[in-house]
Amino acid sequence: MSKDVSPRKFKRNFTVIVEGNIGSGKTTFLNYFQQFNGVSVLAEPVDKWRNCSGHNLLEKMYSDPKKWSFTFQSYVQLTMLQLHTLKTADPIKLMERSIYSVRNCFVEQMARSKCLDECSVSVFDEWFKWTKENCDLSIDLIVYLRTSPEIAYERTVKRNRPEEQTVSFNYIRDIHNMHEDWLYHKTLFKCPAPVLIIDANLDKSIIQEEYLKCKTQIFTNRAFKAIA
Ligand SMILES: Nc1ncnc2c1ncn2[C@@H]1O[C@H](COP(=O)(O)OP(=O)(O)OP(=O)(O)O)[C@@H](O)[C@H]1O
Ligand SMILES: Nc1nc(=O)c2ncn([C@H]3C[C@H](O)[C@@H](CO)O3)c2[nH]1
Repeated sequence: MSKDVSPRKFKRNFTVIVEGNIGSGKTTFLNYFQQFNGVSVLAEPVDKWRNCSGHNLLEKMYSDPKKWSFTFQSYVQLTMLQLHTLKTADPIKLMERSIYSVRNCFVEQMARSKCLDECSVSVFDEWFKWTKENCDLSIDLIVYLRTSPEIAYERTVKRNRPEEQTVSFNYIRDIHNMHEDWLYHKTLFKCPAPVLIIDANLDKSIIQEEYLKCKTQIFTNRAFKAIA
C-alpha cells in the first residue's frame, strides 16, 4: 500500500462496495485485491444463505421465489447489515455487494416480476429506511463490474452453482438492467457514492490491467486520505 495507515490511526474504514451481475467476476476481483496490504475483503455471506439453522434459503428462493423471496431477502438484508457495520482492522474495507444492491437490484426485480407483493416490499422498505437512518452504512466508492448479460449468463452456467440450475437468461438480463439503471444510467435509485466502472467482459487472462486502474483509484482516493 502506498502509505502506512496503521489501524490505531484511522478514524473509520474507507469502504468500497463491489457490485455486478451474477457471474460478473466479483469474487475473482476480490481475490485479486486480497493480496494488498491495508485491504480487508468481505465476501457475500452466501454460505449463511445456504445454511440458516439448516435451511438452504438460496435454494428455496430459486426453486419457489413467490413463496420464499421475502424470507430470503429479510435474511440477506440482515447478513449484509452485519458486514456494513463490521469495523475491519485494515483501513480499506472491500465488500462484495451491499445492502443497496439488495434493494435496488434484487428486491426491485422481485417487485416488478411480482415475486414480492406490494405489502412485502413496503415492509422491506420500512426496514431499509430505518436501517439507513440508524446505522452507519456510509460507503466511499462503488466499483461496478459491468458485463453483458450474455457473458454473465455464460459464466454463471459454467460455474455451475447447484442452487442456480434454474436461473434463466431472462433473469440474468433483468438483474443486468437493474444494475445498469442504478449504476450506469443512474435513472433508478440514488448512488450512495461515486461509481467506478470496470469492463468486466474482459477475459481473465487480460483483466488484471483493468483491475490495476482500480487500485490507483482506491489507494490515492482523497476520501481514503481523509480517514487517516
Ligand atoms: N474476467 C473473467 N473472464 C472469464 N471468466 C471469468 C472472469 N471473471 C470470473 N470468471 C469466471 O466466471 C465465474 C463467476 O466468477 P465469480 O464467482 O468471480 O463471479 P461473481 O460475480 O462473484 O458471481 P456471484 O455473483 O454468482 O457470486 C467463475 O467460474 C470465474 O472463474
Ligand atoms: N434474490 C436475491 N436477492 C439478493 O439480494 C441477492 N444477493 C445475491 N443473490 C444471489 C445471486 C447469486 O445466485 C448468489 C450469490 O451472489 O446469490 C441474491 N439473490
